[in-house]
Amino acid sequence: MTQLVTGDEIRAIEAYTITDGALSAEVLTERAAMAALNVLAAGHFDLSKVLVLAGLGGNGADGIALARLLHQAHIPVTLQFVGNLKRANQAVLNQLKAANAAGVSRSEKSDFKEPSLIVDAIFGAGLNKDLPEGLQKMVKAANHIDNTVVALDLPTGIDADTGEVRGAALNAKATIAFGFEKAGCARGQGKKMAGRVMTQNIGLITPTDFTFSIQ
Ligand SMILES: NC(=O)C1=CN([C@@H]2O[C@H](COP(=O)(O)OP(=O)(O)OC[C@H]3O[C@@H](n4cnc5c(N)ncnc54)[C@H](O)[C@@H]3O)[C@@H](O)[C@H]2O)[C@@H](O)CC1
Ligand SMILES: [K+]
Repeated sequence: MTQLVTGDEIRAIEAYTITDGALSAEVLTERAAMAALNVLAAGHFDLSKVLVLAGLGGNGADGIALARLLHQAHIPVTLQFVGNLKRANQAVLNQLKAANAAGVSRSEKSDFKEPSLIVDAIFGAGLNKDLPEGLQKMVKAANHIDNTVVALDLPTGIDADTGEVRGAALNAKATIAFGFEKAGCARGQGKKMAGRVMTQNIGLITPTDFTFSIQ
């Protein structure tokens, strides 16, 4: 049976992996991006024009790393930030440096009809309030367009614990979950918005005495 985790549980497992396991957050991000690349490149998605929408936290960092790996695999990809980069965390800035060095294309604004595939890396397990109003509008507009969205970890706008929609949520065809499927992708509206959930091993280390709240 699929082991579901809450937001707090995945953060505890990540923290254990980084502190006790001595794996860095960068290693986990790279593994998450490599896992996502493998899923996308397996032949089920049209990769003729990929748009990666990246936020300013850990989920965005995964998306930027994925954009770099897609670019290096000669898959046409454009990276677009959602939110002001001045508020980006250090992981995002580091990934942006790598993406720039690799020559990844950027766009400020996109016609969501154009890409063959949209990767949602705006918010993941860290979402803790309703999406800002401007983003809610963007998400609702994107949902009106018949385009394939693949979410990283969790569709943007879905609460990781409850599956509740926080203002608006992107409707994904598939969700690539890192380490464990988040409970919100199996509950309430999250179950519908996540589409097919594909959970990928990224090398997280779970403490042997860890108790999952969902059995
Ligand atoms: N930390 C790690 O070791 C790993 C993190 N991973 C990725 O990191 C994600 C979690 O990253 P974060 O915890 O940075 O969270 P997110 O990237 O989901 O969100 C970023 C930050 O935005 C803020 N925020 C939350 N809700 C908001 C809202 N409605 N409006 C505006 N700001 C809001 C919070 O401060 C949050 O931390 C996972 O879903 C996964 O994709 C994976 O790469 C695996 C390893
Ligand atoms: K996401």
